[in-house]
Amino acid sequence: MEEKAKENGIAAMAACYQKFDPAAYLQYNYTPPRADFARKDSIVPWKLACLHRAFTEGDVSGELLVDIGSGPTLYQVMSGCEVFNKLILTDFLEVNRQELSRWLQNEGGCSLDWTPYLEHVCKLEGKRPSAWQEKAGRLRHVISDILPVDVHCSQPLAPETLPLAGADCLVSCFCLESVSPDLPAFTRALGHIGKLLRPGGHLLLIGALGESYYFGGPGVRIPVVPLSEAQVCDSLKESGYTLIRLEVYTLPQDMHVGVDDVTGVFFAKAKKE
Ligand SMILES: C[S@@+](CC[C@H](N)C(=O)[O-])C[C@H]1O[C@@H](n2cnc3c(N)ncnc32)[C@H](O)[C@@H]1O
Ligand SMILES: O=S(=O)(c1ccc2c(c1)CN[C@@H](CF)C2)N1CCSCC1
Repeated sequence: MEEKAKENGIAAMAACYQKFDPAAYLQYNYTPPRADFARKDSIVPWKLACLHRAFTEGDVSGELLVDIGSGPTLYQVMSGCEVFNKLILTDFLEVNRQELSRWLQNEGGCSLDWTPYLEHVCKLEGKRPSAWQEKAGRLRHVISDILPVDVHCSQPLAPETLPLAGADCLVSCFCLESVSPDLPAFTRALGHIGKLLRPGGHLLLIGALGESYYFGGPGVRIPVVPLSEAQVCDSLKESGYTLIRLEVYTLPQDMHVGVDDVTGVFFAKAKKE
């Protein structure tokens, strides 16, 4: 595809995000029925268990964890904050960085109460649920920065953001496929973020399968690259990763709540070659 067409596709995606509404997004995806901790088949326990296992099974270590495209969410780093001493959250939009900063400052005004997520991760770690406050304190202690990011740039973060060696681990959830105009752009973005990772470092990638759109707010319809498991595996391999594990969750019918057409969620643990 010629350069101009690539630039136009990326610009069109950026324009879609100008009306992204963090509070609505959190409401759509991170409250019941999708975020129902009482349901055995809920996606929340599944995702949090995937992240807990990936961070704690012994091969992931180092100093610095970077979350790419954090949005207004924190669930994705609640296990990792126990393994790493420094955590950088990133997002393309200032409204999302502001939402994360409000939580970090702990002065109220957050759009979602993350306590149930913190309690669940504490249970996964064998702690009593009431240890959630210590976990919140740990998370606030290790988050060192909340920075702008653009996965379509060959250098997604500002220079000098990371140590020369790169990050020890990246996590990225529902970002690349929902910000890319097509599959080649998704694969290029995977390569771009891979340059932030040290050789031998790990990527924990969570994303949507079969999704062609989602609502990022009332009337804010955002196109998504519909991915299959095979495409995820191929893109990881093409962009210099070795796949360690791929897990897939198929959304129960009653979790199709009209905010997207996602059919499943994948969890990939991969290592940069
Ligand atoms: C579907 S949300 C995912 C949020 C969160 N990670 C989660 O798990 O729900 C996609 C995020 O990608 C961000 N984004 C949009 N364009 C981007 C870009 N070019 N590079 C990086 N992130 C981008 C949006 O601001 C939004 O927060
Ligand atoms: O898997 S979710 O249902 C979920 C969470 C986020 C998203 C989707 C699905 C699908 N559309 C994405 C658009 F990018 C965003 N989930 C919501 C509850 S907590 C765990 C994650």
